[in-house]
Amino acid sequence: MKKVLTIAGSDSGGGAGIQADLKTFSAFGVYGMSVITAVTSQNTLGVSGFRAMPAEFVGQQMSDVLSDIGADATKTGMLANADIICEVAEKIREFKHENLVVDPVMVATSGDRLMEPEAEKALKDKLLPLALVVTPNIAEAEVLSGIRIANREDVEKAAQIIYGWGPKGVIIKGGHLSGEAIDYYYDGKEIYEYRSPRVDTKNTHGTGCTFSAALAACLALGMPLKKAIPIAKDYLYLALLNADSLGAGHGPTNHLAGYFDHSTKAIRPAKGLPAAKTENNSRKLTGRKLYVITGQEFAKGRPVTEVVSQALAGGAGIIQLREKKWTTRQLVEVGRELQRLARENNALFIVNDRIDVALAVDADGVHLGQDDMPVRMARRVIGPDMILGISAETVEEALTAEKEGADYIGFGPVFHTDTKPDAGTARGLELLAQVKKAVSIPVYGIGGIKLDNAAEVLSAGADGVAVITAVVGADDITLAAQKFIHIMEGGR
Ligand SMILES: Cc1ncc(COP(=O)(O)OP(=O)(O)O)c(N)n1
Ligand SMILES: Cc1ncsc1CCOP(=O)(O)O
Ligand SMILES: [Mg+2]
Repeated sequence: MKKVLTIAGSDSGGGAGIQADLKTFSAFGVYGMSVITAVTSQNTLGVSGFRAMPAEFVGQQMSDVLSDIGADATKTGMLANADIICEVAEKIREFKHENLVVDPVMVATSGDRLMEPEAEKALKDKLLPLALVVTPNIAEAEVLSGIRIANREDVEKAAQIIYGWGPKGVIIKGGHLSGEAIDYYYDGKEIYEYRSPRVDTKNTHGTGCTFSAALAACLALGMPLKKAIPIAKDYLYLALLNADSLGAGHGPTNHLAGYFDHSTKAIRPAKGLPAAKTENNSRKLTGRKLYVITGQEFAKGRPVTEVVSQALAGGAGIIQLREKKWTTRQLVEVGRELQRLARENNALFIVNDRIDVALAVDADGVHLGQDDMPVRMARRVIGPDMILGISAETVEEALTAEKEGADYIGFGPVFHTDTKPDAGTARGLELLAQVKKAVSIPVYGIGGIKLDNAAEVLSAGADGVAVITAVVGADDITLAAQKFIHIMEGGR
């Protein structure tokens, strides 16, 4: 078994520090060891105090572990003061340890200081020269480089300055900048960018510890840094995505959400993981009130791509490819084109029924009914990022779909429709209102919705309307879409 050592502080709340590191090591299937530098008393709201270990006792722990068990990689976290930093540096030198990840922990997520300001010099002079890589966040990079960081150029400058302190590599974690979560790796020659979608969560306690622990685990497993960084990011991404809101403040990430699969050498979602949190996907739907579904037989001879272009021009925010009689080849060919058109128009593209087609054309999502693949299974196949829409005719179906991982509900038929002969009888606005009250994901009304009843559907609580014939069958598709949007925005 590969062995990884963390030299860090204990977090009584369990989300950061030694506790985060050991949980992360387990998820990577490496043997974790811990040298404790300090004991903090903290929870999700903040750090109420800490006691540092005597420096020589930190050294004693390191000697005992490294002389007997040894370590394939080591990471440092909270080192508290200059004496401990010097002691740790001396032992790293003594044991000629090379795979060293230095997470320059200075301030906790809560804003509380975890290192004496005087210790910064010891960190730069003694420890950074021994590091294979140092992993500051933006605030820490500002302290270490002495410059303000507001954009990528500043990141580059800061990385070069920090590199000058002696580490073989610098990773500046851009998680605190806006937009995508981009981390920058500088190897002394070039800057490399690593991107992942930003997870909008307050549960970020321990992210720095978790990332550096994952890096150390990858190094122990023999990976070069360029390979290790995206893997550590994937692990952290799943941990953030599946974080439970424990405590009243910044909750911990979920260290059990993903694990390193040694056969494929990639991070996989943990087996039996409850459906990944979907607020992110659901949020992509915000403000998209008009959902247009294709149906070639209703399009008066116009090709589906033309219909969709015109619907997009009229402001449709979501497009669904629903062609029951098409071959797989037709679906993927047109699907690819519709995905391109949707992206160009800042709209979302969803494929009906066919998970394989949705995956093949890199669609934004897939829509499934009660007779299609079960929700939990579908979520496992499509992963956490793809939007999953589920049809529901009852409150119970909607609640189950939400619990199992749906991102929105297509509720209907709200009114009578001839477009889908097996749709059943109209469910009505009253039931729509009940469904909307029961779930917290967006609900789209579908079935028999026209310009003259769309406003009622929204008044009943729907987040938007999904329509086929009222748009696809209109003489002027763009105008019909515009009218729907006007009505739903409160116009007449
Ligand atoms: C947005 C939206 N809502 C409901 C449906 C219907 O899906 P399903 O029940 O699977 O029926 P088919 O459309 O596959 O006949 C939908 N497609 N979109
Ligand atoms: C696909 C679907 N699912 C429930 S009703 C329906 C058909 C909606 O078509 P229209 O908007 O023409 O009534
Ligand atoms: Mg279906």
